[in-house]
Amino acid sequence: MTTHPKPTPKVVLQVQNASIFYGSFRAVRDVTMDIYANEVTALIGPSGCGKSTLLRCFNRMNDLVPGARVEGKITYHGKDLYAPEVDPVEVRRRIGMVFQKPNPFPKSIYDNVVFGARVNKYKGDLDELMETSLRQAALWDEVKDKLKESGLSLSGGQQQRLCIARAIATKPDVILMDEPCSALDPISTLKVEELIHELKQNYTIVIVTHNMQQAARVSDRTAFFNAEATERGNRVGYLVEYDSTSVIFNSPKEKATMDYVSGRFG
Ligand SMILES: Nc1ncnc2c1ncn2[C@@H]1O[C@H](COP(=O)(O)OP(=O)(O)OP(=O)(O)O)[C@@H](O)[C@H]1O
Repeated sequence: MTTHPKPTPKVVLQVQNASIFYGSFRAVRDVTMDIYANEVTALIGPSGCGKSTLLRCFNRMNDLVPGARVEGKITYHGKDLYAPEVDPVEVRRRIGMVFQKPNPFPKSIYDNVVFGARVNKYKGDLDELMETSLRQAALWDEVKDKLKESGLSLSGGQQQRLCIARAIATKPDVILMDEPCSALDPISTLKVEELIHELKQNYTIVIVTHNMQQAARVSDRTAFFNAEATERGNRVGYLVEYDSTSVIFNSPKEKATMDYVSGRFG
């Protein structure tokens, strides 16, 4: 019998020895990890260990925080994400982001979805882009008859899917999600989780979550971060263990990982 080993997935983002600072404060130290194409990668760990900080570095969102900087290297499809010639606006188009609290603009559902396309002077058919994005975000059926209504008139769960549609409409290849379900009820959460599962066919997804069951349900790989006190009395985040989600949850190598995923701390 011949066996067909699974092909190694393509690396989209590569983090090499990255430390992330806010001014002189080192928030995260020495992270090395690869993010693979068409997978969901979950970042988990106790509050303050730097999950959001690292996530925001993946699309240079942290550039917007005065004093924030990255040491080490983060590459995107093999290119240095922080090279001087790289345009952070283009980076954020390719690597979209969905935030903790749904943040639709006070505009119609239609205008929310095509917002980025309009800014970028998109030459294609806006109606088509809008419909495809809403369909991919599993929202089309619920909103197709009220596209002119405000995005703010939707439920929290629908608003979050609208924000996902808005991210998709800029045609990214990576979508970063920072606790996308933390403001949602369980049913809306389930819908967004199902959506994440669908989306990984076309996109690479990195999600920060506090919800361990969610990480176990939606992700292919999980990175567990922790924070430790430094001599200066600060706490610095670091990557404890990164592996397939089943290993992290069932047979992690590190005791701290086991303690965390089994709810013994954090
Ligand atoms: N804009 C900022 N300016 C200065 N320090 C910051 C900023 N954002 C985060 N930090 C600090 O960086 C460290 C990591 O914070 P971060 O929010 O990335 O952690 P986290 O693991 O995502 O936490 P949580 O789970 O609570 O969201 C913390 O010490 C935090 O105070």
